[in-house]
Amino acid sequence: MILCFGRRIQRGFSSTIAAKCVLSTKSFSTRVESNTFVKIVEVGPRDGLQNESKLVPTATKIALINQLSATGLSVIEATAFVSPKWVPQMADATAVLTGIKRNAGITYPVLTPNQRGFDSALAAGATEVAVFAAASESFSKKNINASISESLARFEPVLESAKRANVNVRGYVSTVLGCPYQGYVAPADVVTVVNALIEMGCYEISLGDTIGVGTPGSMTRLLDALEQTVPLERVAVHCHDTYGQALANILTAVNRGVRVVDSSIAGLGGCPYADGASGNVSTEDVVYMLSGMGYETGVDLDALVRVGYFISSEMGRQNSSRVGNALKTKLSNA
Ligand SMILES: CC(C)(COP(=O)([O-])OP(=O)([O-])OC[C@H]1O[C@@H](n2cnc3c(N)ncnc32)[C@H](O)[C@@H]1OP(=O)([O-])[O-])[C@@H](O)C(=O)NCCC(=O)NCCSC(=O)C[C@@](C)(O)CC(=O)[O-]
Repeated sequence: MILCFGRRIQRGFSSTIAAKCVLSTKSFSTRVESNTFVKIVEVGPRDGLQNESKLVPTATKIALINQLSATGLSVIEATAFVSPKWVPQMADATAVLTGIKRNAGITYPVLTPNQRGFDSALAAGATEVAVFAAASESFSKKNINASISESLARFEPVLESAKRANVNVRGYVSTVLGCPYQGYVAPADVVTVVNALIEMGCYEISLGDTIGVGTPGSMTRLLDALEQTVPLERVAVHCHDTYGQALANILTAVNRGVRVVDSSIAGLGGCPYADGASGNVSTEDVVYMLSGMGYETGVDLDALVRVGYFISSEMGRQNSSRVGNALKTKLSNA
């Protein structure tokens, strides 16, 4: 089942009407977008794979994205146009973005750290990109070889080019609940970077708990600080599950009004510049939790679980999704 949403909906939950088309049955219906819809941003093909030391074949990446496109997800982060010297796994960004079958109604954003990345992404047909900053100086330097202010200056021409090309730009802020190098990160430092990215023109800011150290307590303190200046509907949460807190942190954010959640199929992932950081929370677990709470995601959980098993088996690794593991037997007997 594939859901198609109007452009306004992909910019955030505040839009009110979404045209929903169920491609598999060719039926159409109109849904009134409500406060119970949570947009899932699937980051597995990028965040999930970028840290793999063994190169994943381009064909496998393309197959993964094509299968994810058939699960009802409306946003699938496809790849990153970063330096292959820094992240060799993403060296095939152009081949991936030009090789996938793009479905109408699904956005396939890509990471672009600088103008060069943006130009390559545009040439490969990107319609949405993401710039990525950090709330801690040390992580910024390790991840993109720039101080926070240098990185923001680097993003400015990217945002200007994106505006001219009618390309939407998402902003990431890493280390919002802790940094692998400096430890504690003050919420005020996160707020400064979030505001800078919004002012620059990012339509949505994803708050990265890069090393998964956050708890509902620190998430609450961060959102308390943020909502003084930033409407929480402009914010997404991106929680790694290193300490097993990701679902609790997401629940905290959703209860506060956040309606965009990043997650990774089968819990794949980690950051190459954050030693010991485990994968993102798994998409299967997030969809299961939200659906049990009465939220709509538009995602077909069974289809998602099958994709989780596909990629885990392709990569020869244990599926990190609790829900995926629980539903495996049920699905294999069905
Ligand atoms: C930003 C740079 C490029 C600076 O890297 P640098 O070494 O300072 O830059 P440079 O301009 O000197 O370039 C070095 C080489 O890379 C090339 N280059 C330069 N730019 C590009 C490009 N766009 N595409 C392809 N090649 C590029 C450039 O041409 C040059 O090649 P050479 O002349 O030596 O042959 C580098 O640090 C970089 O690529 N970093 C990316 C690191 C990364 O991808 N990290 C993971 C993503 S962020 C993340 O995972 C966190 C997140 C988003 O998930 C949220 C969370 O969990 O917190």
